[in-house]
Amino acid sequence: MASPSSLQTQFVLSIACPDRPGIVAAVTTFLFEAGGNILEAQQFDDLQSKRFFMRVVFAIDSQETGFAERFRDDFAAIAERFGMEWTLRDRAEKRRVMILVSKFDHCMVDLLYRWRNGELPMEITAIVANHPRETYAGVDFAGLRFHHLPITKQTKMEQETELWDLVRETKTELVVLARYMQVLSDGLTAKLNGRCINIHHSFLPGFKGAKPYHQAHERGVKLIGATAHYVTSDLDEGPIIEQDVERISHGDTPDDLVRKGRDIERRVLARAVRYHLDGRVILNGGKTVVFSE
Ligand SMILES: Nc1nc2c(c(=O)[nH]1)N[C@@H](CN(C=O)c1ccc(C(=O)N[C@@H](CCC(=O)O)C(=O)O)cc1)CN2
Repeated sequence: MASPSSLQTQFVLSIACPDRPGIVAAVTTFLFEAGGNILEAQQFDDLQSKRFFMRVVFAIDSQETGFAERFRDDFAAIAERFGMEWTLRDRAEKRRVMILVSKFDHCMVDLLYRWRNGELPMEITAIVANHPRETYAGVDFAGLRFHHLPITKQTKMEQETELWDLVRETKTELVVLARYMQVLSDGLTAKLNGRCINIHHSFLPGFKGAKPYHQAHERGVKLIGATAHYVTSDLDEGPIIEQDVERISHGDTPDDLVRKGRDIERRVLARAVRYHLDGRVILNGGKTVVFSE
């Protein structure tokens, strides 16, 4: 991602709308007339869903104060004309991200590392765990808020109420389930629609649910994988954002698969979070459009 000069402000415009001729022309003409300089433009025309998707990165002179407000007011007419769902984001504005974790912390630790080195430009609002802080002995939380929200079948709804209150209080925009092993209620998934990412430790749609590596070992697979997806009320069925696989052999034990799987999970979740943070992922029904880096 090219770092903008101090004289420029970069914006990401993401669009989804019914497909018809003239969309690109209307958007690029509007941007030109608004003083925008297009740096990246990608589009996808889904002939099956008959929907059109576009991601445009453009720069404007930073001296232009109030540009985003004017843009939103003026672009609304074009959006209405084409039936667009759209977002405009200042690329330098970091999204506010909450990380949830259970017993296994490898993905959470990896996200913290990539946050520290700037690879994931985000504001971490809190780390929330359903296990006590001692579970993560030795993890440097860098002063980040840490909330232990224990959960049992009997206290699930109370715990989710606390979690949701925290999401609202911290103005969290994205919730990441970094091997958080609790099924979110339909109510909470609805509130977090399109802004809650889970890492499932299998190459979905294979081996949904619990213990996928043990399921894979029993099946005798030659590849294992991980899948990052948006969370919906249908367990492990949400729109897939990123996947990857590793070859395994007949001699690998379930523990070998768990060990080899950790590396896949880390890189798949990190890629998915990075794509989401940069507005590269657009929902397309039960699927996603992911514009490449
Ligand atoms: N509403 C959704 N919630 C969650 C999803 C999802 O897609 N929709 N993904 C899961 C992650 N997951 C596998 O990746 C998963 C997590 C937990 C369970 C499960 O059976 N949990 C038990 C409790 C287990 C425990 O306490 O150790 C439960 O919630 O009753 C299955 C799959 C995250 N949530």
